[in-house]
Amino acid sequence: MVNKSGFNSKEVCGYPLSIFFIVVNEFCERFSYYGMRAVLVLYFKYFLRWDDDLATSIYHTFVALCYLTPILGAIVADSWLGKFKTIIYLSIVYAIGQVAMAVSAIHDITDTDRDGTPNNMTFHVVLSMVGLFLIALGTGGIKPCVAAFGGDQFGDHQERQRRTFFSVFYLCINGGSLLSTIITPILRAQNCGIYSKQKCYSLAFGVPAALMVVALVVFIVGSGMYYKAKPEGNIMGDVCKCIGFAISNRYKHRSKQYPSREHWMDWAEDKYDKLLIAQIKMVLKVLFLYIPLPMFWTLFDQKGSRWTLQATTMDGNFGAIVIQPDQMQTVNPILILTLVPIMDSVIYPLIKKCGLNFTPLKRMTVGMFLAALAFVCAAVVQIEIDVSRKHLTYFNLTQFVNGMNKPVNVSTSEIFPFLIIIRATFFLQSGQLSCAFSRDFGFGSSYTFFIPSTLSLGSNCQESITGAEDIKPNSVHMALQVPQYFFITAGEVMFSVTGLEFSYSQAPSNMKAVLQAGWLLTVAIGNFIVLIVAEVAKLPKQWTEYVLFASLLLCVCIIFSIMAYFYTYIDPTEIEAKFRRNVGDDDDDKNDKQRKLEMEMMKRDLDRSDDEHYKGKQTKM
Ligand SMILES: C[C@H](N)C(=O)N1CCC[C@H]1C(=O)O
Repeated sequence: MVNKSGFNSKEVCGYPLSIFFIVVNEFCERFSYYGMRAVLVLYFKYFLRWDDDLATSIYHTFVALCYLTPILGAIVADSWLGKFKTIIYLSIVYAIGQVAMAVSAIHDITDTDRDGTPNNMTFHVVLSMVGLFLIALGTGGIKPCVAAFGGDQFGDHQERQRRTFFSVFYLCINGGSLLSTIITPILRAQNCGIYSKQKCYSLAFGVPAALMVVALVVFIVGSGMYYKAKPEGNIMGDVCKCIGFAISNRYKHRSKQYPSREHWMDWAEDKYDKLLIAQIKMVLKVLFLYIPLPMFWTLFDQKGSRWTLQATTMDGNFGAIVIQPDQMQTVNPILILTLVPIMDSVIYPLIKKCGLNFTPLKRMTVGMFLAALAFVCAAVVQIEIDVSRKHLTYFNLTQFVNGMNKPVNVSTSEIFPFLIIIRATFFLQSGQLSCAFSRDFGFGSSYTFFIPSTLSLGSNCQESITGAEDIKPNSVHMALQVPQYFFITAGEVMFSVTGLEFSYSQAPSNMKAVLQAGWLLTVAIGNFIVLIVAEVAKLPKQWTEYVLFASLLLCVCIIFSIMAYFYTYIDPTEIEAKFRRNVGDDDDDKNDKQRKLEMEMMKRDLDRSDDEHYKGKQTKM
């Protein structure tokens, strides 16, 4: 198939073969990113021994940075290196960062006295911070480039295939995220080390590092098959200068006597190419539309914080397995993997059959509405929890009353996240006496156990030790969170998958990655809003906070739908082609305008009061 710019690409079932390498690359990269992220807070807390506040702030700052750096990657790609080289170079930076994280988590490196704890914590802190910085640069830098590079592989006649590509791309993101958030916590729970055995953070970071290397190799293997659009010089520099000129020129001619122009960017026509101005208008139009969007991510990203905390007050016993509160988050990628194909092959075609034009912006509006609905569900569940119980703990609280006249040492068996954990085993040790007993616990319950004075060597602890339930177990089941997860994920499919494709299709050819970065910036701002709102709005009841967020998103959703109503979809290729056809005329026009501008400036210097002459000249232009 001959692609855009005459590029001849191999095809399989109507799709360019090259996209296979791109989606596999995305899968491995997201595995690497989400896998590392899944154990990061625990690494801060238990390995670096930071307190909860420091661990949480550094974690959120890192996540926000990962969605801020796309703008850097996009500028480098669109203006200088091109997407292909940018992805390669920044993937190397990314992989080095992941390796640095894995090395920083090897406690043996500085454990000179071999007691299991590092002796030079500064080394581990510095190395991990350098690692995180490189990862943020790498993951953020390549993210807008990979999505846009994938879109570039399709010809203009393959709009349908390109839409499907963005859906498959999103499936790969979530496939990688799902697998890694299951696997890396298991790896972390292993014990490893040379001199002493400790929790294996190095393995939990090492496997994502390996996956990043795989991502890079897969991407390089596809090298010969890609369509590689050439960067068009310092496009971002030109854009900034052009916007700056339009503003200053508009300001200079602010007096009412100058005829107004259709768009404020048209004031740049005196000096700049009409094509560049048209391209800037396209980008600004979309960026303006993005202003309300961070609110969606503000709600979305609370899955990992507020909703997980909510789950800690709920009963996670699903019969065969017991779900940990933080494991509820995996419901999101699981639902993505089911909902994306259903939406693409059933819901959207059905809506089309009903004669409805479900445009991308309408989908995004519905997506926002569904996210608001998810928070209403969360509020209802919260009220249910508040009514059912008063205390806020998921961990089983146990205390022992020792009836013996000598001290007893009590330890408990380790709780492994994927095994049934409601049965806990306690080990009692006092002099020669050593025995164990097991009890079943309900989530959130609290018990007091009595160690009888008669307990002696050879006693059966299982029978001798009695217990009393102090606090009843959580009675509201975690399954009640499924509706809120369903709505937020259905919202994400409509909002995020569509937004990704919309950002590509509405971007001019030389600013595809830049607009992808603009889209990812909405995620970063959304994360900052979570931090701010959590600090500022300290509402007494959790359910009222959920209602507040739902209402805020609903307002934003209404504003967005009004903005979307006035948005006219464009075909950037067609517009660019139109301008390119007139390039000869444009050059003459530009030179003419440049000359006129220079003359006008000279004239104004000579006679500032003579404005009528200029006015006449402008209307003629
Ligand atoms: C894991 C999420 N379902 C998801 O796919 N994303 C959250 C932010 C954007 C997107 C991603 O690219 O990771």
